[in-house]
Parts: sequence; C-alpha cells; structure tokens
Amino acid sequence: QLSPNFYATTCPNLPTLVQNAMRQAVTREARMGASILRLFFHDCFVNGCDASILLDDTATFTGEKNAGPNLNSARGFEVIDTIKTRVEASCNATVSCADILALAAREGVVLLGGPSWIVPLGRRDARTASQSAANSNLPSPSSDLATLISMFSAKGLNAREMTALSGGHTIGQARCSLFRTRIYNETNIDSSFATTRKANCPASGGDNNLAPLDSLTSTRFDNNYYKDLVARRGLLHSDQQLFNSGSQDAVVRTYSINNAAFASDFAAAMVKMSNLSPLTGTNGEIRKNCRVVN
Ligand code: HEM
Ligand SMILES: [Ca+2]
Ligand SMILES: [Ca+2]
Repeated sequence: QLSPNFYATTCPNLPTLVQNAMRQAVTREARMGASILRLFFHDCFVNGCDASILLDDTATFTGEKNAGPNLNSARGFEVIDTIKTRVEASCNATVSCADILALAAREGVVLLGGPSWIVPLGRRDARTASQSAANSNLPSPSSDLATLISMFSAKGLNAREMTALSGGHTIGQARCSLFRTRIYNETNIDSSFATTRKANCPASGGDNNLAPLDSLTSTRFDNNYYKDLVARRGLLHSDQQLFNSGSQDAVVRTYSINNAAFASDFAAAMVKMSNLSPLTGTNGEIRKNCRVVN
C-alpha cells in the first residue's frame, strides 16, 4: 500500500532534503545516525510507524517520550524538527513526520557505511500516542532470547529478522545502568572486556556514563557487533542472548564472518519493519509540527 514514489510529484526533492540534513547532523555527531535509527525502531514497534514517538507530552496529553525505554534515552528529535522545517518550506503540508523519520533512519545508516534500501512512503501521522504500549511493546536490555523472539514475532518479524535488526547495535551507545548487571554479575562474558567496561561503569554511581554497543566500531555500520557477540563481548544482556548456545548462534556466526549477508538481511528486515501498520489514505494526518497534533 505504501509506495517509494509517493511524493515523486508532490515533493520531488524530499530525499535530497533529508539526505543533506542528515549529512550535516552525522558530520556534527556520528552518534546521531544511531539515535535516529533507534527512534524509528521505537516508533514502528509502538502502534506502527506513525511518528507517535515524536509527540511531546503536555498538561493534557501523555505521549511516549516518558515511557521507560525512551525516557532520558531517545534522542535526535531536534534533527527531525530541522528536517521537517526544511521540508515544509519546500513542500508545505505534504510529507508526514513518519515518512521523514523512515527516510532519516536509512540515511543515518548509509552515512555510517551501512546498506541502503528503498523506503516505502505514504505513511500518515498519528493523532495519538501510547505510553503504555511503548512500555509493553519495546524489548528490555534484560530480556532473554525467548522474550526477544516473541516480542519481534508479535510484530511479524521472525527470529532471524530479530537477530539481523539487533545489528543496529553496531552503532551507538548505551548507559551504564543498563549494562551494569551484565558486566558485574554475568559469567558468559569476556573477562578483559568486563574489566574495561567497569572502568567507566562503577558498581554504584555513574549510571549515565556511556559505552559503545559495538566495542570497536560504534560509528561504523559493519558486522563487528556480531564478532563481539562471538567473543562474548556483547554489552547488553539482550545482545549476548543472541549468542549463548541458543537458536541464533548459527545466524550470529554467519553475520560475524559475512558482512554482505548481514547488510542484505538488515536492509530487508528494515523494509519489513517500516511497513508496520502505517496510517494511510484519510487516516491520521500530515502534522505541521512533528511534536504536536494539528
Ligand atoms: C532486540 C531488542 C533490543 C533491545 C533490548 C534494545 C535495547 C537497547 C538499549 C537498552 C539501548 C541503550 C539505551 C540507553 O542507554 O539509553 C539501545 C540503544 C540502541 N538501539 Fe537498541 N535494542 C534492541 C533492538 C534494536 C533495534 C531493532 C534497533 C534498530 C534497528 C536498535 C537500535 C539501537 C541503536 C542505534 C542504539 C544506540 C542509540 C544511541 O546511541 O543514541 N536496537 N538499545
Ligand atoms: Ca508508533
Ligand atoms: Ca560497528
């Protein structure tokens, strides 16, 4: 139902506008490519790719930004605002925030050296958001493999697609509070890796100290994340679950030695995720400002 050509006549320079703004943002801070990718994931898993995550809370509206997985964690909203402002200047009241986020996520990945894919377009923006769905539909870093598989399966994504999408952790950072238990209490971890991470993540305090999700190339979209998993250097409990004598070990091994296989599976799974229950036709709206309903 979505189509890559949706704005071909109504906003032909849309891809260029998004690309240029993302290039500026990622040049300023490489991590922004990661942050925008994560925003898109957190949008799509909560009532579909409808830009629900972009809505600000107000006195009378509870959105998703303060849900557990997003609070003090989701970032990059200003970049989406900048893109939206430029797109409105060029194609007034035409392009949804949901489509801008989908395009920006791809650009971030491409700018950091990852695969490209064709983004289906024509999503419209939600007039609602759900903090409770954000709390219940997004996986936690303490999730076990069975939970990860079932949460992705609930979104129509199989275990292999879950493992490929988790490769999003080849870029970006995580806070100490979310990996402390892993580095202090778990045994399926490389001991020198644990020691290194403990230096910037004390047993108590330093909750917001950051560490790279990929130990070597956190600003490069490559397959090193899977090499880390094979070496038991997964940062999050949920990461190492993908390589812990379970059903995904073989897939992780394949991706760890075959970047092309990872890149192509990741791209295909991103397209699938980007099709999660979009609002189309006359449903939803084209928001003027991504932070508020019209
Ligand atoms: C499989 C289940 C997943 C879990 C449990 C999970 C969990 C997390 C956690 C806990 C963080 C760090 C947040 C913080 O420190 O505040 C994080 C960061 C990140 N996640 Fe995931 N994630 C999952 C899947 C994904 C997927 C499917 C993608 C994208 C395709 C993704 C992309 C990212 C990125 C890029 C970052 C870094 C963001 C930044 O540096 O701003 N994650 N994730
Ligand atoms: Ca959503
Ligand atoms: Ca990497």
